[in-house]
Amino acid sequence: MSHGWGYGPTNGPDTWGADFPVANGPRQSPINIVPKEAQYDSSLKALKLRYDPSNAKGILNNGHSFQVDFVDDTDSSTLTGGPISGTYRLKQFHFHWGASDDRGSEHTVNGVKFPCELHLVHWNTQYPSFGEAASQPDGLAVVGVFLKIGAANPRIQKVLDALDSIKTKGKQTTFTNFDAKTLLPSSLDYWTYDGSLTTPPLLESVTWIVLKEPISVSPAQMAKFRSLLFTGEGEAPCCMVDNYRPPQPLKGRQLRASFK
Ligand SMILES: COc1ccc(C[C@@]2(O)NC(=S)NC2=O)c(OC)c1
Ligand SMILES: [Zn+2]
Repeated sequence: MSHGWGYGPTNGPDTWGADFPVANGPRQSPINIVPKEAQYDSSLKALKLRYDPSNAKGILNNGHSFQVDFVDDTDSSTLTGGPISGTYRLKQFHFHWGASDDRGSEHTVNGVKFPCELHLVHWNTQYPSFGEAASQPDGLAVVGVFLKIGAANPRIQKVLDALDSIKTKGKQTTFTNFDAKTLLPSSLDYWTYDGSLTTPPLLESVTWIVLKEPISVSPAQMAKFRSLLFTGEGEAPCCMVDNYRPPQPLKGRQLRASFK
């Protein structure tokens, strides 16, 4: 039985191109962000994120990360402004992290890795569904937020407290009344570029919006992320760590900044 993609030595990012040739495409993510090479664009609008906490519905261990899913059948939790046009709906958020604090983020800044990176995933309501949007070049907009080691962050604690209930692959539980806006840093300054999903199917459908300012996470909170398993109940346990794809070639893409 062919094993699926993952982050291990035999199924990790370097092997994904065999089943997903777009892995070597022209707009792959993540990238290394070099601030000095970003072009300030005064025409970039401010991000407008309007989230309704009552849209939060569940939290799931999907075997690659965990995600908090949102009801997305109305325009009650949306992203507008920024580099995008139109209205994008919040679908889910998830994280990527390392086995130790020296790695874990997907995007890097001047080659520096953060211990964790948050992705808030939104889809373009110009299309009938998330699935449809995910296959369009302007279908998705993902806000990336770096987490850096510091004081415990009370705003992620409710998410971390739910992880004991979804330790193994496929486990999910209800997760309601959560305002994803509380996960954002005070500054919404951002870099933006055209990219892709960072796991198979690696679709080149993402407008990336990476915030310059990180949020904090404590070592004890990072240990909670690392308490999850890639594996299902009853399988030999494999810790869910290092679930990040390394930076991909820029291939001539322009990186823009919303700030000087
Ligand atoms: C078919 O649709 C998909 C599939 C995978 C992901 C997850 C991911 O690959 N994408 C980002 S961003 N980070 C990831 O880990 C997805 O998220 C929008 C959408
Ligand atoms: Zn992601």
